This record gives sequence, structure tokens and C-alpha cells, in this order.
Amino acid sequence: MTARTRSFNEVLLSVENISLSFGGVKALSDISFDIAKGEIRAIIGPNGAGKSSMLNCINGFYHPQEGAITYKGVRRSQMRPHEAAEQGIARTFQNIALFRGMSTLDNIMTGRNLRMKTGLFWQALHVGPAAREEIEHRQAVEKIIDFLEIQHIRKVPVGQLPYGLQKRVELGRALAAQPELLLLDEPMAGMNIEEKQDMCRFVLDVNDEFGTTICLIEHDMGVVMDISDRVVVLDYGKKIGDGVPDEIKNNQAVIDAYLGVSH
Ligand SMILES: Nc1ncnc2c1ncn2[C@@H]1O[C@H](COP(=O)(O)OP(=O)(O)OP(=O)(O)O)[C@@H](O)[C@H]1O
Repeated sequence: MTARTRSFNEVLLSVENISLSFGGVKALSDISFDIAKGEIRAIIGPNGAGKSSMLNCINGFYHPQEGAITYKGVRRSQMRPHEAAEQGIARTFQNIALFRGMSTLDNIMTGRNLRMKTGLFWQALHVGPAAREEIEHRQAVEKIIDFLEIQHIRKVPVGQLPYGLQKRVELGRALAAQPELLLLDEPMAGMNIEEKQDMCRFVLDVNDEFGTTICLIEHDMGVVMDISDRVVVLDYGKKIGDGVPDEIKNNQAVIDAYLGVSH
């Protein structure tokens, strides 16, 4: 695979001068960057650089003390996770967060919750509008299952699945919400080469086929350079690089941070 050179002209989300501290620990210092509609944007950096904190600010888990985020033209200093979800931001987690005793199908179905319109009363009765709605949601979920090539495990409790497949189910659950912006926290962590190749293909296909904008944190530099349109680099909570993969590969501050030179 070669680095992608695509151009984008609409900003979907911009982060402006975000700072976030936990007590005396400054996790993010004055970070600004944007995510263009339709692109695959990577956030990289050594351990503890602030990458997960950044994703947590974007989807409202953390509220930065300074700065603002503009999403689809609306500027806000903070937002709650369910509001972010309602507005089309979905995410996966570094440590898989699935219901281990539930099947693949049911886990992905939970991703549809946001889109369910009928109340709990009707849902519990499984009749009327709820029954019709459930059929619609099932169809959407079945499409995702086909897309991710996980038909063979649709009934298997996810706790029994190998790690790589659990990650794929988690991606499926996030896709079930039909997000506009998908945040992936280390989607290939702990995977073998073959599983990584599969996951790369699915990330690229989600972007191509659904037009989903993707922002991912990833440690595997080969993967990052292959699939990302642009990369932002954090180190000790500061932004030290931002550009297309070729620029990042040749950025001396980035090279130093990874080699541990500057610290
Ligand atoms: N909830 C929290 N409470 C206190 N400190 C936190 C919290 N979350 C993150 N931190 C601190 O903020 C800094 C950045 O952490 P963060 O997890 O965002 O980095 P990261 O780049 O995602 O690291 P890794 O690659 O190891 O996952 C670290 O010093 C971390 O200890």
C-alpha cells in the first residue's frame, strides 16, 4: 500500500487551543488541529502523550479547562458523551468495551439504541411500532455483519471470541450508530499481522463505502502511514507535528520524540 493523497475542503471538526489537566498533570497543552469531512486522520505519539485524552475531549468524556471544539459548525466548550453520540460521533475503546456474555448480533444491536424511536413500553411488548422498528434495526445490523464478514460468529458470545474478532465486533457496534465521525482508539492493538491487515481493509472500506470520517489512534507506524490522509503528533501533551504522512516521517521533532532524544 502507498500513502494516500486525497484532498478535502470541508472541516468537520476543529479543536482550538485545548488544554486539559488532571490535578498537577497537564495531559493536553494548547492543542489545535482539524479533521476534514471524509478523511482518515491519525493521532500518534509516545505513551502518555495525551492521545486518548484528546479522543475523550472530542466525544465529551473529558471537559477541557481551556479551548473549544467546533463540530459541524457549532462551537462548544463541552458536550456530554450522549450528546456527541446523538450528533453522530461514535467510538471504540483501547480496552474492548463489549458485553462479553452477549452474542455478536446482540452486541452490535446495542449500537442501534440511539436510533430506536419507540419507548421501552412498546419494546418490551415486542408488538406494534416496536416490532416494526426491531425488524428495521435487525436488517441494518445484518448488513454490518455481512460487511465485516462475521456471519459465522453472529450467535457466539463475544467473550468466547479471539481478540481480533472482538475488535471487529466493537467496530460493528460503533458502525451500527451510523456515525458521521468514527473515533477508533488503537483498533489494531494486540493483533497479529493478518488481523491487522483485515482491520486496515475494514477501516478503509468504512471510509470509502459509507463516507465516514475516521479519527484513529494507532501505534503501528506502518499502518498509520499507509491508511491516514493526515497525522497529528502529540508528545507530553503538546502538538509537535501535523501533516500528511510524508511530512510526518521527515519531521525531526517527531523522529526525536520517538527516539526519546528530546527528553
Ligand atoms: N483520568 C485521568 N486521571 C488522571 N490522569 C490522567 C487521566 N487520564 C489520563 N491521565 C494522564 O494524562 C496523560 C496523558 O494520558 P493519555 O492516556 O491521554 O495518553 P496516551 O497518549 O493515550 O497514552 P497511551 O499511548 O499509553 O495510551 C498521562 O500522564 C496520564 O497519566
